[in-house]
Amino acid sequence: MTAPKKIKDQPAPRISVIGTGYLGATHAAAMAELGFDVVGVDTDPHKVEELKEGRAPFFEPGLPELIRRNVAAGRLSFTTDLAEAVAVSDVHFICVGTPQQSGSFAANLSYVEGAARGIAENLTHDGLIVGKSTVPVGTGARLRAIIADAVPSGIDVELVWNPEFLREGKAVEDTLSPDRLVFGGTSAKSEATLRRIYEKPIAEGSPVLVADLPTAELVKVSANAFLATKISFINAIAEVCDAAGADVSLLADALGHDKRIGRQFLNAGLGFGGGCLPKDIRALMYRSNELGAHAAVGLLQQVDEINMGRRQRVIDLALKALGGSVLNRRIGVLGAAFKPHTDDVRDSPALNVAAALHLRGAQVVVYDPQARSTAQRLYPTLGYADSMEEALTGADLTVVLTEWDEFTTADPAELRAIVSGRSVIDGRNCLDASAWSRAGWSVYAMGTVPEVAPLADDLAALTPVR
Ligand SMILES: NC(=O)C1=CN([C@@H]2O[C@H](COP(=O)(O)OP(=O)(O)OC[C@H]3O[C@@H](n4cnc5c(N)ncnc54)[C@H](O)[C@@H]3O)[C@@H](O)[C@H]2O)C=CC1
Ligand SMILES: O=C(O)[C@H]1O[C@H](OP(=O)(O)OP(=O)(O)OC[C@H]2O[C@@H](n3ccc(=O)[nH]c3=O)[C@H](O)[C@@H]2O)[C@H](O)[C@@H](O)[C@@H]1O
Repeated sequence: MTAPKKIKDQPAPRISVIGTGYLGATHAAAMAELGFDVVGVDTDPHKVEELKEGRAPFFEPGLPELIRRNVAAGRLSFTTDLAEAVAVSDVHFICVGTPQQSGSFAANLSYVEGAARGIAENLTHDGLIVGKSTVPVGTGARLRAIIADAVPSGIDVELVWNPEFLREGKAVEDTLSPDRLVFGGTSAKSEATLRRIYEKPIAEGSPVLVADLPTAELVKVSANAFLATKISFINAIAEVCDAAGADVSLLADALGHDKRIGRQFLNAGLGFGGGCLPKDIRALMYRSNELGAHAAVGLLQQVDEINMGRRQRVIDLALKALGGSVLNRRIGVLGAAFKPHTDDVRDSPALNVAAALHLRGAQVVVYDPQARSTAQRLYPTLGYADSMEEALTGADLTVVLTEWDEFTTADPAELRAIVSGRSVIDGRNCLDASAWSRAGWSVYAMGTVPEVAPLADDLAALTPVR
């Protein structure tokens, strides 16, 4: 009997990455950085052209350098031709989008199904298909059936799931040094292949968890649901802080010192947005309902509702700061991206609030250090500025909605000189409120500056009589 090959002795698999958006472009570049030959495939020819020329089609710190280096080294290429990419690869990562369906909370799985079918149909030799996109539990089993139907006879192919946990803004380091790697539904052979691919991060300490297919799918959406729940929890408490005259930031610091709780994801404010957390909790809600798991449905509904309520809270504060109406008032909005260090405006709370203020008749001028063009594509009717100063000149109200360093370190005394009204809404609790107050600003925050006197009578009514 021959001894099983050690990981090091196995030939390096050639890799294709299907879908080169925020996840796939990063994954392709990172796999090339690990030393593999990688070809990225996308149906969008503009994206492919940019990538071929060594440019990232979106803003992600560290990614352009990684792409340029690996394209120049000849390890990384891009194409729109799926068949060509599949023919020269052994392992095929599915990284296409799974957006929310229009008119439903369910995930749109048509891209994932199309990619799986396309890979299978074009296989010219045995291969491994690895799902990385975020999918509802049960998707892998359906894809296995689609692949079995489409694969040419005599070709051996396996489908496994290896969900991705990267954060935008930190995508490169999260991919090269993941907190954990989850391998779902693997055989001994495919597990060995994945261990070969991730050999370096594993050697550097990233733990591997080998799971069945449904568990691997569910780990991913559960992680996002937990993060979303943590944010909505602190935002619910922020509302209590507002009513009781307490300070949610200090409260979060105190909670965070408890190692069982931790300080991360306890920043109260405008709530979560982006291309993932909102659609993933809704898809999990939908799937849980299909499965009859009603406790999860109820929990996630509350998380979503609390989150969306935060956007309304900022609009209410704007109305309050401007005396009941925003009509014809000039509002300088600082921030459009769903969080700092990205140009992603998918389901951005910041843009959503800016658009709502515009709809109420305000003259809104938005400034974001990176997201101007992505924001302008989505909301062309808003006003846009090229600098913070331009956005705030003559503003009746300043609203900070994304906590870019440029805003948190701005000098409130200098800004005071250019605005018309000295009121600022700190939608992310990211400003030094006392410095801004000292500089003459009225600061409205999200659970840190009491807006109303403590509701002593109402609270007394809720307190059980002993
Ligand atoms: N953006 C992120 O930070 C993370 C995203 N994810 C998950 O990864 C998946 C992709 O997300 P993003 O990269 O953000 O989406 P994206 O929309 O930026 O990228 C998806 C790409 O797939 C391409 N595409 C669609 N169908 C295709 C096909 N048949 N062949 C080739 N290309 C095709 C699209 O043109 C697009 O460029 C989603 O399931 C998401 O939930 C998971 C972890 C992190
Ligand atoms: O599935 C995904 O795509 C990814 O979704 C999130 O990553 P990302 O969307 O890049 O952004 P986060 O850093 O999680 O922030 C999400 C939102 O929550 C908000 N947030 C975050 C933290 C906090 O304390 N408070 C808060 O409101 C942010 O402003 C942002 O709008 C997860 O953190 C990643 O692990 C996951 O891989």
